[in-house]
Amino acid sequence: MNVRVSESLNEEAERLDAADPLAHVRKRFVLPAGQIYMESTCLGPLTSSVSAAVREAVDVQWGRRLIDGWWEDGWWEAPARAGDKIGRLLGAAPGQVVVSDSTTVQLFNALVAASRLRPGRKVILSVTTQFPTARYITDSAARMLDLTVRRVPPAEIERYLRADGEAIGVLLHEPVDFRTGELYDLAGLTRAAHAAGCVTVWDLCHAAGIVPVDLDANDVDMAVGCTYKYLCGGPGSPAFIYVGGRHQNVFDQPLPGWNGHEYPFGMRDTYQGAPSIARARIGTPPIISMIALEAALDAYDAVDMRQVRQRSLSLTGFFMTCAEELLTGTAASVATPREPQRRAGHVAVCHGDAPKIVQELRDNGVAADHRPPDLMRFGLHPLYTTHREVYAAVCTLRDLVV
Ligand SMILES: Cc1ncc(COP(=O)(O)O)c(C=O)c1O
Ligand SMILES: Nc1c(O)cccc1C(=O)C[C@H](N)C(=O)O
Repeated sequence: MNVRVSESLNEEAERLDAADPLAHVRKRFVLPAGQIYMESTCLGPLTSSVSAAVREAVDVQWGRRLIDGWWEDGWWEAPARAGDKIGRLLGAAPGQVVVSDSTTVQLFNALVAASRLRPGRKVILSVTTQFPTARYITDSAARMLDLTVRRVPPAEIERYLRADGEAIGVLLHEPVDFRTGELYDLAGLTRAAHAAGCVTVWDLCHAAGIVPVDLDANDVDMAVGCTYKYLCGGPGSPAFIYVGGRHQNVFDQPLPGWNGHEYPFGMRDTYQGAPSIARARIGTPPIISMIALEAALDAYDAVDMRQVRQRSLSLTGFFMTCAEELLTGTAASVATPREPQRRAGHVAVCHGDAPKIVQELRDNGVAADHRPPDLMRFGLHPLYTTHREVYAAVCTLRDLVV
């Protein structure tokens, strides 16, 4: 390795970390000793407030108060409380996000409910890059509703909306490509979909807590996302759903569960959805996970999404600078777009031996992941990843790919 290049990148990393206004937030995380953790694309790390909150939920709330926990400990309202905390990060005013079930289930709900808002329109428009669970749900929902799915490359969406907009009821899309980390124009695509009279459903799994999506300002109709990646809610933590206020009274819930009933304890024979975001609730929520999530979200206290985005861009940009200096001439190349407006929270690196290299990275203290056939993903979490870690990770990668 060219020693001068390496020294100046190291100095640059130190300078960027020293000037970082979010540096104090790192101590809110419990990070693995001796490992650079870059797998928030799959599972964010533990945050320091979670253990005590979960112990209290188990030993005191459940252990001593049992059923009274639903009221005395606020369990019943936990999905809405966590939803509002997440809503702040998504640019959603209170009362439009609720935490419930898994992303897969909520994708189904949102997609079916959105399709029901456009009876007569026979097409669901989505992208060829859809995450598998979204793909399976889309196909099944289309079969149930007698609709057709049209999948186009992300760059073709606007053209299809213009050409065939009257047939399209719903645009289902992910603002971040789960493989490459490419960021799409949620605002512009939502506008284009609305111009064609379509309803938008966004899967925010790789955007929540990392990219400002400004759901209210962008007039998004519905959105869903997981909470275990950048939001650090823990393994299997429940998902969230956003239903824009204007749709809540007409949201025709395809999984009408008693938790979403206007009078859940009325035990009525027929479903009458709550006239609020509560209608998006289904059955009894996993309270211990919900409490862990609520505590985890404290990591974002007093943190503004613009700062998060600025730091995220600094980290991904610095990764690319390091890659340009250190990986040029190797068989590894960056697959994530270079332009800031086209990248989100992770950087993907392409290499024919990606699975083997990811294992070797792990053996050398860098946790990244692999997505078939040939991508390595490095999730850079703006609340704890440092530029020095980025530099060290790219140096380790370079030693493995030459
Ligand atoms: C874009 C996207 N949608 C959905 C999911 C997952 O859905 P679930 O939380 O139901 O496993 C993931 C990741 O697992 C994802 O990346
Ligand atoms: N949800 C996951 C899990 O339960 C185990 C391992 C990974 C995941 C993931 O979230 C994968 C992720 N959505 C992806 O982008 O590949």
